[in-house]
Amino acid sequence: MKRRKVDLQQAPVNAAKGVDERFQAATPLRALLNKVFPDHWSFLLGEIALFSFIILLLTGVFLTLFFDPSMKEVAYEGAYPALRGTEMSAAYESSLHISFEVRGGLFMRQMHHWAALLFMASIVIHMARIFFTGAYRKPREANWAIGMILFLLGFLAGFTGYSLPDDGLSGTGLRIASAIMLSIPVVGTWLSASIFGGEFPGHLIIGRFYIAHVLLIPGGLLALISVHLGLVFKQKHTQWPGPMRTNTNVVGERMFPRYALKQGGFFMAVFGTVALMAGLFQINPIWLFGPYRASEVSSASQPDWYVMFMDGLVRLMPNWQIYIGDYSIPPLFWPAVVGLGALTTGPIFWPWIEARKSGDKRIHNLLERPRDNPERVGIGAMAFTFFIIATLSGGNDVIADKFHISLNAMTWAGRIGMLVLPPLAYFISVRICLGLQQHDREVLAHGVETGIIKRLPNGQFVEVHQPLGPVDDHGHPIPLEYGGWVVPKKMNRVGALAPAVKGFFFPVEKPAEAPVSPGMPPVSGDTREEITSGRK
Ligand code: HEM
Ligand code: HEM
Repeated sequence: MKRRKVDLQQAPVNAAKGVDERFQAATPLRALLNKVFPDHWSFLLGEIALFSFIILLLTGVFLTLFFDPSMKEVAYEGAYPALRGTEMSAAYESSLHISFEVRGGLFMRQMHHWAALLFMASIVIHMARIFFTGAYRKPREANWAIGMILFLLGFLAGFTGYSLPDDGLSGTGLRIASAIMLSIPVVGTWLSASIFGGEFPGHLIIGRFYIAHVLLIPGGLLALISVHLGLVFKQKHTQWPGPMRTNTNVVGERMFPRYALKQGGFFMAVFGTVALMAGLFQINPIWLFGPYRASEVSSASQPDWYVMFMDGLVRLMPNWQIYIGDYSIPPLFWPAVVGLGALTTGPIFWPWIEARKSGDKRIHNLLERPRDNPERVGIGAMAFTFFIIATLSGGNDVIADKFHISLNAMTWAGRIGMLVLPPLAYFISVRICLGLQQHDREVLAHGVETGIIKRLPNGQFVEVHQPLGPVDDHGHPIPLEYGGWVVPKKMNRVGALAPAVKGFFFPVEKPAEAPVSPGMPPVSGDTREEITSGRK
């Protein structure tokens, strides 16, 4: 038989041609593979969120093969001796089965839970990076709003997920959810009864949460993440100002081969880290909590960290019962419904609020250093301080117990802290930004400190400064211009109360032009030129 000679160089070309003739994929694929992405460590945060979501999908599908979302009562006869003979729901039994009898089951459950914690943590830090660098400004406002909805869906995914095993802890969370629904005036009772299928806990809620958790919420997340990344692709990523990098170009590496391989490596690193944590560190040991009984709540019941702020807000709310006619509004309504609603929907509109306030309608493809916008940093610091106090208050019983403090004292510390600390955080962070700006101005004017001390002929000691830019005829640096904000001479005006209060909260004056990196002409449409950084 005559053997056909295969031209190894020509074969892949022919194969590619064959595929293109059938599917016309070369043009869109070329655009994708040639796409240029700028590089910075902080751009990895969104990718960690994406990678942990992929891990959630993979481990979630594995769990679904063994989990039984049923509230049918069964007597436990499995491998964990302490619970043998105990009446429990089939859902709890199947979670115990996954943990003790399914090969690799506990590892998968722990991996799923650690990935959920990492997912939410990376989303929050990614959101902080977007906020503090002003990456949400025009034209990326919509992507910020989509991001906020992604955060909400992640919150719901986590809550429905840790409710599924129907153990003592998850039942306590469901109890709080039912109480929150019941607190809503007029429709509360109806809402709770329709979701739980009658009186709490009923027999339907785990099955309903299951559909939401494995289908509806992941489906929503998948669809919105696709739009989110599609917009990053279409609008092109922002970049830090620097040599060659302007508002009208993108400097970075092409998607293929370096960027894609690097991302593949990062995915492996994130996967490996989550697997290591799942293998080494126990999380959510449901067998210790026992099955859920509506009449039992153990002390120190804590939700996952991203839900704790809600718990904290509820614990800090004073016992103010309001009566309107025949209706009473329980105190729970204010933090859990109004508060949570405002805290999650309000920030969606932030990019438009800021643009309106500053009157800045230009397109921003260059990121802003946080110090160059002290007011934004102050507002962010205020929000984070609020979140941290609420989160700590969510565990105030544990703190009180471990440190032998009265629980009432902890509650009052939380209430006072919530009023006093956020404005303080605003003030301190604004001052730090202004100080850093001052330092930048000094470096621009006098150069960088070299650490070399010189003695002058008159005996005086001076430190030699290395000029950053050009020097004049006498070797003195020509001061470079600084694009940041201006510190007013008088910080707090004594006199009328209003300017004093305004001076306290907004101790900065904006220059006539809103700060952007100098020399950037406003552009319209997607006209950014893509430039590779030269590395092959
Ligand atoms: C953003 C997405 C997701 C988040 C944040 C999330 C979070 C969680 C959490 C915190 C738990 C409790 C784990 C534990 O018992 O310690 C859980 C359980 C579970 N998740 Fe997810 N999950 C997500 C996506 C998925 C997907 C896509 C699936 C299936 C396709 C899935 C299936 C399950 C199942 C079956 C359980 C119950 C297993 C058990 O705890 O025994 N999850 N999820
Ligand atoms: C499921 C959650 C999320 C995933 C998987 C995700 C993923 C990503 C990725 C991979 C990028 C490009 C790389 C980077 O800049 O980090 C990105 C950019 C972006 N994300 Fe997210 N993100 C999520 C949530 C959020 C949230 C909560 C916000 C804000 C509220 C947000 C706002 C943005 C914006 C405005 C950009 C464009 C940034 C730029 O061009 O500099 N994202 N996201």
